[in-house]
Amino acid sequence: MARAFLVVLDSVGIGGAPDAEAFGDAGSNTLAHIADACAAGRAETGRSGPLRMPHLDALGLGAALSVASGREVDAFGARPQGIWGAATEVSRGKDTPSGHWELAGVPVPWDWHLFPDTDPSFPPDVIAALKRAAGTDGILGGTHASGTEVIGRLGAEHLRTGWPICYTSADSVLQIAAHEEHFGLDRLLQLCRDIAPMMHDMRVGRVIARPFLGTAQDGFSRTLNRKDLAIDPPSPTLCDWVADQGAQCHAIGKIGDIFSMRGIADVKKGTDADLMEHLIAAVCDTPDGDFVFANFVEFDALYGHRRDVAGYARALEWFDAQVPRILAPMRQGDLVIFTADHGNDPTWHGTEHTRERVPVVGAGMGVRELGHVGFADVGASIADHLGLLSRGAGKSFL
Ligand SMILES: O=P(O)(O)O[C@H]1O[C@H](CO)[C@@H](O)[C@H]1O
Ligand SMILES: [Mn+2]
Ligand SMILES: [Mn+2]
Repeated sequence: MARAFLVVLDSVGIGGAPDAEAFGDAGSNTLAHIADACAAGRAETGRSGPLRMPHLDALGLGAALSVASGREVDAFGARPQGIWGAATEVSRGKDTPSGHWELAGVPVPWDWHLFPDTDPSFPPDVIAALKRAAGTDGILGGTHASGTEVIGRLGAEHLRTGWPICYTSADSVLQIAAHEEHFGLDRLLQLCRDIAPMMHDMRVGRVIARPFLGTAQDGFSRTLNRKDLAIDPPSPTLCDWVADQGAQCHAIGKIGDIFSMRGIADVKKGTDADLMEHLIAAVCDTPDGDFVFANFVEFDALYGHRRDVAGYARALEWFDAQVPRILAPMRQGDLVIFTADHGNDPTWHGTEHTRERVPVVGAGMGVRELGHVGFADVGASIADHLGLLSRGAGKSFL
């Protein structure tokens, strides 16, 4: 019987989105611009020279890049031995839930609520609700911000006042940063749970707890205890279709949060290095008929938003070097697809995601060019492969 593995390299876009201009992102291309920077010797921290991703390239990554954006990159160019294509998103958000839900067969039918880039970004009733839920006389921040910058700037004041640091971005999010020990991790998580229903009613996609540790003297850093409280997907997704037919969807990384656990049997968490071990173990152990859905977030969170080109290149090269370990234990009848949820070009202005096409490369379907597909076609194809009745908005490319 068949098994399926869907592996999202968070933010590894390949340019070419037809609506990129509407997002201010015309010309952005995460993978190509990283490869360009590497080739030009501008990504030499902790690595050196041209971008090396021979294993994903052998499946068809370079060919997918050329389908998406017409870009040829010297570092790539293997003759593909898997399936390869470029997926275009129709949801009107370049955020993580939109990308993942659409990959799982469900494009987002609504416009997300975005907080304006003003000071304050939040309206008075939201600020009042935050103060009430936190039990504080005020909040800190209250504007668009980068999460690492804002704790550096306001961390000391947070320790002095005890007020939570609340901020947002070009995504539909309310993020709350607080010191794990001074404010308390449980208290932060409860604050996020308390404010989430109001945000979800407003069509704010996620409330994100951003706990951190450290001191004003030595600096502050975020911990792994981030928690995303996402609005429910608009309708049943691939994860539910799997569960409805008596099989199981196993989540690795942020997938459980992104889908509010709907249709998900179990979740494995940790750093991307931990997640890689979980994924390889899943390839070895997952029963026939089941679906494994993994998200590797560090490309996005540690390097894309931080505009760290060398760091992003290191992460790509590390991931690529693990690919043979993922593929080796695959069985006859397995399908594995590597893809992404949006772009986050580290050479682009600002610190936000970029609207891009994403790669669809994989193994288990012979050698085939898919050309241009939709995000939802990925979900439909996995459903087809697993013999599920529901296929969602997409069309199977099997
Ligand atoms: O700057 P940080 O806190 O990492 O925020 C980033 O992470 C959020 C959720 O993925 C995005 O909305 C983006 O702004
Ligand atoms: Mn993402
Ligand atoms: Mn992000």
